[in-house]
Amino acid sequence: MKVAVLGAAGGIGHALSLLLKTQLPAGSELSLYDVAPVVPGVAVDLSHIPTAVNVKGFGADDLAAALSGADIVIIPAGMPRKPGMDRADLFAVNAGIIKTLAEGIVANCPKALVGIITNPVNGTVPIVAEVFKKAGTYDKNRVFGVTTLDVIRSEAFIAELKGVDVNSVKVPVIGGHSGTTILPLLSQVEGVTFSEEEVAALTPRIQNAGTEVVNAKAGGGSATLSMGAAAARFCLSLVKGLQGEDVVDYAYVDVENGDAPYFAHPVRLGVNGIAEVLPYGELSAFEEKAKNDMLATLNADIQEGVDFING
Ligand SMILES: NC(=O)c1ccc[n+]([C@@H]2O[C@H](COP(=O)([O-])OP(=O)(O)OC[C@H]3O[C@@H](n4cnc5c(N)ncnc54)[C@H](O)[C@@H]3O)[C@@H](O)[C@H]2O)c1
Ligand SMILES: O=C(O)C[C@H](O)C(=O)O
Repeated sequence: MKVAVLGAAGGIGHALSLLLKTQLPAGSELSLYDVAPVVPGVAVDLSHIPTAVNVKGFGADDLAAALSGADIVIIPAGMPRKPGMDRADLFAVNAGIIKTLAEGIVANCPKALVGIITNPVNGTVPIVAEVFKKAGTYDKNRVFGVTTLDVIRSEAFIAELKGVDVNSVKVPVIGGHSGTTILPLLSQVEGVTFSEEEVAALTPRIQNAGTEVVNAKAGGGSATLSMGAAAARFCLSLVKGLQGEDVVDYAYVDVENGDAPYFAHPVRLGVNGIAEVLPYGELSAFEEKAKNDMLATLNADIQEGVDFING
């Protein structure tokens, strides 16, 4: 199993690479790519951890070698937010980075499963899909926007609020990955109930959790450690699927006849990526309204990504 991390020298890249070095199956290859010259050092540093995962670092000119033969590519490359910015403000810089990396995937590992972390996820996922479509390599079952951070935040916040074991909390989160497009389905959380006031307070807390971190870091970037943990969890779900295990996880994916062309759903993973996009179930009246209210924003974010390649 070869896993490539593009943007491996950044805040998320460091945390994610550490977790993958210690958690990928024995015999895996971990390929770290970044334009920052420190990346070979990150690989050397990790290589001193005694696990049966072989790690190599690749600098700016070595994208082809970093990607060649990769089964999974996880992309946290690109600029993070500062206080006062929306994720959409990152599009101007990050769209070009994502396009270049997607072209590298087309040329070197067109069958890889690709997990996109780079913001704005609502628009960067369509960019990758459009690059793949143009090249004739697109398979909608192999492209994922990583929304796991919304899921793990929901788990953490609910366990704290309700005083329950965090390992017992499972929270569906659908939609996209910015502001009101993030929709936790609190009505479907088993084992706990929420008052209307709790739903009205917890939903925006989850939607604005990224901003909570950005403001707390006061100009030093956005979530890196929790995102590293989220990305590792999602990557390991992809690994399990490739190994033939039946695993269901949440991701922002290309859905036919869905609420929007891309929408976070539960997906059953398998040896070819998505085996099945699963329905997200029944929504409460509050969730139904929140879903309908978000769609104009989400569709505009998606169109911006599509137009970046085709416009
Ligand atoms: N999906 C999510 O839930 C989520 C969560 C947190 C952050 N993010 C996003 O992830 C991205 C990275 O965040 P970070 O905190 O790690 O930022 P960072 O600045 O710490 O790291 C980004 C890394 O990307 C590298 N990079 C830039 N251009 C590159 C290219 N063309 N090829 C390879 N690497 C390149 C940089 O050199 C840097 O090492 C941001 O866009 C951020 O908004 C998404
Ligand atoms: O909020 C951000 O800009 C980063 C990330 O999308 C997050 O949710 O933490």
